[in-house]
Amino acid sequence: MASEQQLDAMKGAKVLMVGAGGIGCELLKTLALSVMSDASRGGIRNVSIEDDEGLDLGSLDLLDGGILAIDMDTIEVSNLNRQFLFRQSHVGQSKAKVARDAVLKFRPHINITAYHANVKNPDFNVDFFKQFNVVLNGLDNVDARRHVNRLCLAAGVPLIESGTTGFLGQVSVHLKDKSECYECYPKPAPKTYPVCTITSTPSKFVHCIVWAKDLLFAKLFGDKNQDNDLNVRSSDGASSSERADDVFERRNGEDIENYARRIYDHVFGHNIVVALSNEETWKNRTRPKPIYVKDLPLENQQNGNFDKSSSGGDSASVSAMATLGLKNPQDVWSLVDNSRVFLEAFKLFFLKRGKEIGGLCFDKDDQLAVEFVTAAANIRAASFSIPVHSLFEAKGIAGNIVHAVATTNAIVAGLIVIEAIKVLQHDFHNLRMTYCNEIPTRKLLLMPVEPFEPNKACFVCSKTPLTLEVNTSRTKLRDFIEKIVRAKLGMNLPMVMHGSSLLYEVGDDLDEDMIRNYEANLEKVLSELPSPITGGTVITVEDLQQEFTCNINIKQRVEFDEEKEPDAMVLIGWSQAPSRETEKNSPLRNGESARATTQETSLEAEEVSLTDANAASKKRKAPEIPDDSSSHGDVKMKKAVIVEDDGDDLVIVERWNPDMAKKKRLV
Ligand SMILES: Nc1ncnc2c1ncn2[C@@H]1O[C@H](COP(=O)(O)OP(=O)(O)OP(=O)(O)O)[C@@H](O)[C@H]1O
Ligand SMILES: [Zn+2]
Repeated sequence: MASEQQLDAMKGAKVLMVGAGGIGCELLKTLALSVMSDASRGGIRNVSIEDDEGLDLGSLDLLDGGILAIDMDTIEVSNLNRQFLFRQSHVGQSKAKVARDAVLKFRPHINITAYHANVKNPDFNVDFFKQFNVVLNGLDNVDARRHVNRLCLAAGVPLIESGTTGFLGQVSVHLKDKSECYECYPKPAPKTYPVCTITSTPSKFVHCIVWAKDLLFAKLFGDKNQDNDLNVRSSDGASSSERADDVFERRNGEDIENYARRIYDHVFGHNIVVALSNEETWKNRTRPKPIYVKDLPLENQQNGNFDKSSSGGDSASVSAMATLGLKNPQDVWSLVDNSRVFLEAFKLFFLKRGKEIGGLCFDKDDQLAVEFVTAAANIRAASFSIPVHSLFEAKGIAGNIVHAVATTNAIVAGLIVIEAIKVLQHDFHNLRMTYCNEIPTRKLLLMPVEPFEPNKACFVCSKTPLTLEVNTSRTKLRDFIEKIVRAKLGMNLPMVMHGSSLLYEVGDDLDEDMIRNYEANLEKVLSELPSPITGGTVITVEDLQQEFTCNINIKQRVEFDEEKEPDAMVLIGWSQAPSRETEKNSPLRNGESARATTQETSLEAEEVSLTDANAASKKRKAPEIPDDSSSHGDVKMKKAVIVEDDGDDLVIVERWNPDMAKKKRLV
């Protein structure tokens, strides 16, 4: 319960809560139970908007204070284990609305308004944000977080940001001009594995997963035109011009069973033999063993029976495990079982899901894909003497899942409320960013840190211009807008200006001529636009909804490294975050289930996630940790915490760094 003083601060407070998922449910409950219950008796407002369309913001009434919750999602079965405001009967209903109704059952006098909507809806503009005293984020993606950050900056409303990953969590406070904004610190390049580790010298299970998912699965079932580093030459290729073609292609009239076995032998047998021929590689490594179908006692095992797998139109229910009678996803299969699953899943893709082949991307919710990738990764792991894993574990690693821990969400929600009270009391000196550790550090599981000052080089809150290296006579305006303005700068409704000349904008109020002109501009290279963009030009991009403007200095550059700079544009001064494409499969959510994983699994999951999503990191000083000479001899060190924000959530790694001891105080 809050003190009298705190209750006073909350009285009449208007709180915006974005996200009613794992953190949001806990947050709404904690807000209601701790402070809003007595302080904010505004009566129940029956305001709840069912969908994105036609938001009726006019009906919003928070005059007496209260909470407005926005969430764009509906409740799924997988949410029920930790989003405790929801029940089975709520599946399919709006999260925001059900969360509101559930809380009103035990605190009927609180004023809660629920919107089932995307916070990026243009109706939630700066004026909308201005009505709140504080904004609390319980989101699961960087795109929405950046958007809310900009609206809070434009509206001058304090933002409390949060994230959890398994046992790890973080709560930070962002006050315009007083502390860093959510986008103040640059994020590191995505962690990727050298191709040769994946294709030739795997040493960890995660390498085998990346190989199975990003190379083998993509090669067999994905877009054939995509580059792929798998060895496509077979031993018999040299002798036949026909076979010198891609060995992964099904041959004319080839029986599916033979095809599956041929691919098995190629990737687990032939390719390993080829790799072994390079003696240098194996001087200091364990030599892998080639594995061929003929060496396995597969014939004695029960063969797949397609009739057993559901064969109706529902491709989601096709399962090699079901066909083979393997029930427990937590079992670690033998090499023989992995091989059977591999061959069975391979065949099922062609026999039951043939139409999808050529267009498939690995999806952690696609059972057959997970089975195939698990089996392939395990067979490869067996070949390289790497411990094999269960389907459950492999799925976590392949899908970059760190299973949510309900307790972490609850702790984080409590911390959000603590900081929110300080914000509402204008107790800015005592604001803290807090990390939840998995393992106590100096007996601390919760590590508070003074917030950083705003980064003067931040292109968002300090309006520092960015620089774009680009070949202005090759790059079209369309590419610039898609790859830079939308994907990297996270603008929703962009406008591009050069001096007084408007080159592009979006909006409902454009006339046909304008639309036609802008469409034509999109297809022009930058240097041939009506107001040419060339080296030395400064352009302004603006998002009208976010009220966010950014100047970009253009620097002409002709050569780009195709592999490292695939966009043929380099944005300097921008803090990296996941692109829209990667975010869809984005890792490390607030959780898939309440089941906790081992640290090893979560770290592996983190690693693999970083191949897909760009990562972010910030160096932090440790806060109130006294110099402890006794436990560290004479060496006085403060502990630095490296936080990696991989897009969806936050992973904390601790390292010792004596340079980070300097204190910075929030003004
Ligand atoms: N742009 C957005 N506008 C409104 N709500 C959003 C937006 N982006 C994300 N959210 C909401 O934020 C919440 C985040 O909660 P959480 O991380 O627990 O995810 P979840 O989807 O409930 O669970 P999981 O993804 O782990 O199965 C979700 O309910 C999601 O709908
Ligand atoms: Zn900033």
